[in-house]
Amino acid sequence: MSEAVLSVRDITKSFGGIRAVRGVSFDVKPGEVLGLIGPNGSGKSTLFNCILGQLKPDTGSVSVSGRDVSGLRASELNRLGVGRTFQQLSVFPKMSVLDNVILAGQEHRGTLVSRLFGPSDAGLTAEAERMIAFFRLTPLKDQQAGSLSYGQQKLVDAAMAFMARPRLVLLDEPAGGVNLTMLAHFKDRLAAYNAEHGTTFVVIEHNMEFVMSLCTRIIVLAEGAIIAEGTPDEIRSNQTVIDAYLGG
Ligand SMILES: Nc1ncnc2c1ncn2[C@@H]1O[C@H](COP(=O)(O)OP(=O)(O)OP(=O)(O)O)[C@@H](O)[C@H]1O
Repeated sequence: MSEAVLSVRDITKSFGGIRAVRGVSFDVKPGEVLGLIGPNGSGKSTLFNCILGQLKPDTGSVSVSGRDVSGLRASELNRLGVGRTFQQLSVFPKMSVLDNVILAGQEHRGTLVSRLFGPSDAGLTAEAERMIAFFRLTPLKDQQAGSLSYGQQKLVDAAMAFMARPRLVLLDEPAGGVNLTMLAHFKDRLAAYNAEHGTTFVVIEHNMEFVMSLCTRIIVLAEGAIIAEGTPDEIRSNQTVIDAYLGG
């Protein structure tokens, strides 16, 4: 059996009297696309932030490929191959699409020496152009990122995250605010990236159609705890899940 890429053990997090996450444990296997869903306020973002070191959990631990990463900062996790996209985009609006993607590559991989003395793009232009082509953004590569539609900027944001060649990416509401045509394209590209590179994804998402068609396995949170886990088909017909959404 292959080792889990991500192993979450007994994570608990409270804010004052609010128990946002209550003893959550799960494993994610290499190459899996795991969806994390649940009604508003069920603890998804808090759990993500605990996994990514942005919040310190009250209890529990997180391992990446068998290494305990509890307490590591985002930059340290990045170096271990863990990436993230945010609900709020991280593109620089005044910079071109190409420069944004090159800069992301430098951030992730450029050493101080290569940044100081190397070529201005640290040799990343060709790779950035391939990544931009993968997301079908080549005609827009010289435009200011801020002039693109929100959906296109989300593609740039994903391209930037993938420049780190991560083994695990946590995607925070990739479908949020994206129109239907762009959404189908975005899903197609994420699935293709997963198939080509074997990169593992964990996706928080409110858009059920998106999550059900992209993910191979789904975990459902309600009131901070896992209430169901299974394939999209199993989750769709799970009465506990239906009740949690209707009651939420
Ligand atoms: N910084 C905070 N301070 C106080 N309470 C918080 C904080 N962050 C989250 N909470 C509370 O913790 C609970 C879980 O919130 P969280 O944002 O993790 O849920 P969520 O499932 O991501 O929700 P949504 O789908 O609406 O984004 C909620 O009751 C929320 O109000």
